[in-house]
Amino acid sequence: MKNLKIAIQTKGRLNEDSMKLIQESGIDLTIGRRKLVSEAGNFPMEALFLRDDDIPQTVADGVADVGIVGENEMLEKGKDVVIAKRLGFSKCRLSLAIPKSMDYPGPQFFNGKKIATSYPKILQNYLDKNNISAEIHVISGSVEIAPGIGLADAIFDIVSSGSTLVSNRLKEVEVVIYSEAVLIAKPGLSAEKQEILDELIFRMESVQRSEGKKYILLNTPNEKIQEVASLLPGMKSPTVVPLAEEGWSSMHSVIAEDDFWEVIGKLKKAGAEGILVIPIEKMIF
Ligand SMILES: Nc1ncnc2c1ncn2[C@@H]1O[C@H](COP(=O)(O)OP(=O)(O)OP(=O)(O)O)[C@@H](O)[C@H]1O
Ligand SMILES: O=P(O)(O)OC[C@H]1O[C@H](OP(=O)(O)OP(=O)(O)O)[C@H](O)[C@@H]1O
Ligand SMILES: [Mg+2]
Repeated sequence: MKNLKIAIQTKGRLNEDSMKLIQESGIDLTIGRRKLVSEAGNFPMEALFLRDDDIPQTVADGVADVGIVGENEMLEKGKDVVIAKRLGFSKCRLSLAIPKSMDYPGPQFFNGKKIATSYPKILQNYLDKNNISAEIHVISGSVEIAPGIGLADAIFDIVSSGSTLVSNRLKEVEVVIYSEAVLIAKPGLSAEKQEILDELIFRMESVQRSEGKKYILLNTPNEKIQEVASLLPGMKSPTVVPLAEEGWSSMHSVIAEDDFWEVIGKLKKAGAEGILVIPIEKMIF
């Protein structure tokens, strides 16, 4: 069988979560310190480790079949690739920001201004749509420093917590796009490669579905089963197993971690005992 070639960021913000998702999908893949191509031990897949900027082109050219990259990078590069799956990590936004001390009357502020960014295409697109004529100054990193050193009047860059903006005395005034990590693919993969990609997506979805979910087991008097069940929506309905002790049952279900502390008091009040909460690795429907 042919291998599916996947492009992954060598190091940086996407690398760790990309590798974790692949490993939790049961695929034995490691990145060596200098080995930039690596074959999975137990899945027909081969990884190419690259800088994130090069991933859209590598996939569009067919050197890799798929890749994991920020949606921002995919949009900026504008290559012929499709999103096979949104991955939910590396969430951020691309925003326009100006010095904190300046008044902001609206997007027209940017008319005639100089804006520093690493994302000139996305920015130009926004400016055109809003009939703004501004000068774009391309800079490949440390964009937030530009206004402070007199290189530009404003910036267009990645924002997540906003703390880099605050540290550089800037304020976010327009959010242009929201981004997250995406699995991109070359359109028109061979049937054989598409099959491997489908299996990869199936596994990733099983892993992600279980995130933030716990398996809960508890004992309850039989007459309380209905009441306890109403507190545990579960996957379909909770599993109920009779205990050796007459009149008691064990109930099993799935619960969202966020709901857990709220539900636990109600469960105890309803008569549940011996409550066990255990992690779930994968969920397959
Ligand atoms: N602060 C952040 N919070 C969340 N996601 C982020 C943040 N900064 C960047 N990202 C996302 O992670 C991607 C990779 O960011 P990173 O800083 O590793 O890129 P890079 O420095 O261009 O890396 P490379 O060396 O591979 O070119 C970005 O394109 C963006 O999608
Ligand atoms: O809103 P925040 O949470 O502060 O995040 C935004 C910052 O994060 C990224 O930089 P990163 O920390 O990856 O540094 P780098 O660009 O120098 O790699 C991005 O380029 C912004 O500068
Ligand atoms: Mg990069």
